[in-house]
Amino acid sequence: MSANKPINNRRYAVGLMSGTSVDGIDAAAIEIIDGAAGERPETRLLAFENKSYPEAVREEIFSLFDPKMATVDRVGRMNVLLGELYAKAALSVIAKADLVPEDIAVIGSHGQTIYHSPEAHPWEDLDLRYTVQIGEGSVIAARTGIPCVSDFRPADMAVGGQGAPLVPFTEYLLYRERDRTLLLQNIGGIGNITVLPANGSPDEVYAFDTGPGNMLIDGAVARLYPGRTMDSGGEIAREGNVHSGLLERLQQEEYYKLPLPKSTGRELFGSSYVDGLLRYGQEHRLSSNDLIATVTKLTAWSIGEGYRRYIRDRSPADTMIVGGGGSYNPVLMTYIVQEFEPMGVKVLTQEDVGLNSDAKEAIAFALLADYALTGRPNNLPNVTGARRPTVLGKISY
Ligand SMILES: Nc1ncnc2c1ncn2[C@@H]1O[C@H](COP(=O)(O)OP(=O)(O)OP(=O)(O)O)[C@@H](O)[C@H]1O
Ligand SMILES: CC(=O)N[C@H]1[C@@H]2OC[C@@H](O2)[C@@H](O)[C@@H]1O[C@H](C)C(=O)O
Repeated sequence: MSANKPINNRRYAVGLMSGTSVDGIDAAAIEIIDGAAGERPETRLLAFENKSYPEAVREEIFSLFDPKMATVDRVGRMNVLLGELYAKAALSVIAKADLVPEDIAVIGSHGQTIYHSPEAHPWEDLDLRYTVQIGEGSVIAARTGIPCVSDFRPADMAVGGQGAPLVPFTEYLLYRERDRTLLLQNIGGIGNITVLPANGSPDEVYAFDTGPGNMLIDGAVARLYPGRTMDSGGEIAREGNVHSGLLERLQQEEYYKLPLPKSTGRELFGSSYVDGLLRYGQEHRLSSNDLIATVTKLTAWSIGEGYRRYIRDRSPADTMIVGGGGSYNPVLMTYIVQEFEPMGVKVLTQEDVGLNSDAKEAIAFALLADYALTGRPNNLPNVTGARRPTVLGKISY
């Protein structure tokens, strides 16, 4: 096959995602099949792998979330170290798909978010917004010999957007239906929802971060159950009871009431938020299980609240498809069903519709990169608040 060239209207691409829960690197090798003019493209998942970060790397990334710890030398080092790890993950998934690097047209790498500040910071007559994703694209391109598109978010911010969420662009391409309004909820570190109105145009799609996904659950588990990083299978929450006092207090968080567009991250729901939770737990003598049950309930409530507050009247839906690691937590899923069933919304998972929850975002970044490499705009201004469509992503050859 010819090197790094589209082959007719079909080509191979690799997507790399390392999300806000810092559990590792998701790598997907896909085939992209262009649609006829005006028709949607198709993607076919050829291989998928998840590689956990080495523990020392994970710890170092967590320390970089604290701006005081994120000195330029540490950020610079981690930027290239992650580039190396991403390149290995890409080569590994390419081999798993029985392909060679020369077959691949492009790699799309999201990188690791270490800071996200989408609100406007005024300076003189300007509004500054910034976001930092590391994992050097030049290293990925050099190690693999494949053009790499990385650092997608700043281009959206440069035209006034939040720089997030970006996956809705690909959800519009891949999931929209003529006769049915669909809700797509992702539960990663942060939760985010996309609304695809029936037969809607790109301008009618909207999306926002609902609040914490697994971030508070993971954060509280790590502190209360040393050695654990998540509430695997919801086993801890299942043994606990929801504490209504704590739940009501957490529901007062301003973020849930902010107007759209909005996005959030570890800057709000990170370690100092967990400190506050644990303090409340100690003062009110909550058991660890009750605390985890309560943040699990809060997470489900924030998703329900997102629907009630911003979506129900504007685009009533009867189906929500849930993806991301949180969809593997049965207690969280039960709470979500309890939120949505009374509102007439059926809750399914990506697996229920024959797809793969883990691979979804990695596939999205492969497709976003394919657009970037060919100079096609790949943001949705209505979703991010950007002033106009633009091409997101920096290309390293
Ligand atoms: N079997 C499981 N039981 C309970 N929780 C799980 C399970 N598997 C994954 N999770 C949760 O999902 C999280 C990882 O989710 P995912 O990989 O979708 O996040 P991410 O891509 O890092 O985040 P984001 O989408 O916010 O960028 C884990 O940290 C954990 O909390
Ligand atoms: C700044 C950042 O990394 N945001 C992530 C995070 O994780 C989920 C949610 O918050 C979403 O806004 C976004 O990621 C996905 C991939 C997106 O841009 O669609």
